[in-house]
Amino acid sequence: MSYVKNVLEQVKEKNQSQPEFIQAVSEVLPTLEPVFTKHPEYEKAALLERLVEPERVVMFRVPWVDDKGNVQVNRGMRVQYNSAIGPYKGGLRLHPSVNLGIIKFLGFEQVFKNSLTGTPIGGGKGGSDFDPKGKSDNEVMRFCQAFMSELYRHIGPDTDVPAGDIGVGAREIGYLFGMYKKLTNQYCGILTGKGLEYGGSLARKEATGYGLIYFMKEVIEAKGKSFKDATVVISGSGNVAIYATEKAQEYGAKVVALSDSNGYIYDPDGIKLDIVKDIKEVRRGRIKEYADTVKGAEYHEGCSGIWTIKCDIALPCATQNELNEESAKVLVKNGVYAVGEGANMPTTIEGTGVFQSSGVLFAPGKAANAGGVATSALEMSQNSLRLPWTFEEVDQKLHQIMINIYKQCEQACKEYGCEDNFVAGANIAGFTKVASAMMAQGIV
Ligand SMILES: NC(=O)C1=CN([C@@H]2O[C@H](COP(=O)(O)OP(=O)(O)OC[C@H]3O[C@@H](n4cnc5c(N)ncnc54)[C@H](OP(=O)(O)O)[C@@H]3O)[C@@H](O)[C@H]2O)C=CC1
Ligand SMILES: O=C(O)CCC(=O)C(=O)O
Repeated sequence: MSYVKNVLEQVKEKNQSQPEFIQAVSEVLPTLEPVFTKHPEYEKAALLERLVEPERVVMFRVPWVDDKGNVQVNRGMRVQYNSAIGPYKGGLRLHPSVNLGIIKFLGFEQVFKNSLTGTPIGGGKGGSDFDPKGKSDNEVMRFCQAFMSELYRHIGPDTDVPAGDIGVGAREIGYLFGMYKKLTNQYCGILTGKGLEYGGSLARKEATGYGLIYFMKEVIEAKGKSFKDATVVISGSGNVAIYATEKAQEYGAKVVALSDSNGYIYDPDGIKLDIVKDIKEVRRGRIKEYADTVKGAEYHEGCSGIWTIKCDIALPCATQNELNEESAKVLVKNGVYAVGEGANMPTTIEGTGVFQSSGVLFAPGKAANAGGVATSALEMSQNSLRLPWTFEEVDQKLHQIMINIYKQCEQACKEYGCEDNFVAGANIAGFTKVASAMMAQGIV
């Protein structure tokens, strides 16, 4: 058995109760075989065994008091995965499904993604099983304060810099920042995604969605295709989905569907994004309300039905494993030619296999959704400089970073003989920089 296969078997054996983590590692390791053939010294240094094990996991209780005066207890965690190329960096997720396996899968992927951005950031991820849905602002504030009252000991502008993810937006980042400042008496770039008035970066809110479209533009234009007049289906209706829709529409695409965890909307005339923003960003409502407002739009219960809509380009931007083998087959049958992952690991391994064997251009999340964390790194730079950049400056840097990520993936594919396999290209390109840094730093 090869070294890589052997390590993968150990990961499966050791982490049996963490299916998402096993899935993420199973998607990466086999694609790295050719790198280990080229670098036998990596095996001697047990590089892979070290790479799959987080440097540190912090798990803690988060007690807070709800509006009725009842004490609630959630579980908080931060996985500090790999700091070979910079301080740990990655979002915080607040969702009832959060568990250690999910945060480990996200942290593991973040290591490769952050390396691809070309900025000096290591990988980490955190979160809690707290559900912000249906909670008052005061309840969310008390939760965030309780969460930070433990997390603050483990983070720092040169140690670990969290940000948002599912369930964590501007409101939550504000409460977390306020508590960090109170506890430490320090005003520093400890979180990204901050409000513009207190150290945030212009274009961070838009960055993941815009970055996805910038990346997909490179992927499809290399094959003579364009967003102009393309029919696009996007799942989710949160931060990533909204700004992917905005940029795709700017490039002339017709986005016909969006979803949330209850169901999806189909608007054959093209989604009116101002209405979605009002529902989701202002009123924190349900996507169903769109169909109550817009004539000709349909609402359907359930999430997976969105993939039965005929489209040229599909962009899963909601959550992990939302696009399975069966849905992939339907998309292929309906003529999809490109799929770009705005979410982290939204496509199952089997679903990815369907796209790859059908010749569909498939862009993995590690590369395609890296624009968010890349712009977080730009926020860190602005915080260190104590100088804000304009929207145009940040957006231009983001666009160039996404082009560079595309080029790195393409180059890795060429070098390792896996042309057009962006999954392998992204994994290899992300891995090589981290591997060199780990080798240079000794056995730590
Ligand atoms: N924000 C960022 O900068 C980045 C985010 N990502 C990834 O993008 C994805 C979306 O994140 P983001 O837009 O920030 O999060 P948001 O919380 O803003 O939006 C999440 C969206 O996905 C839906 N969703 C969440 N969980 C589920 C579920 N279990 N089943 C179906 N739908 C679900 C939500 O619906 P509902 O409101 O009903 O829960 C909502 O529409 C995640 O995978 C995240 O890790 C990746 C890179 C950066
Ligand atoms: O901006 C960040 O640091 C977090 C982004 C993130 O969580 C992700 O890329 O999945």
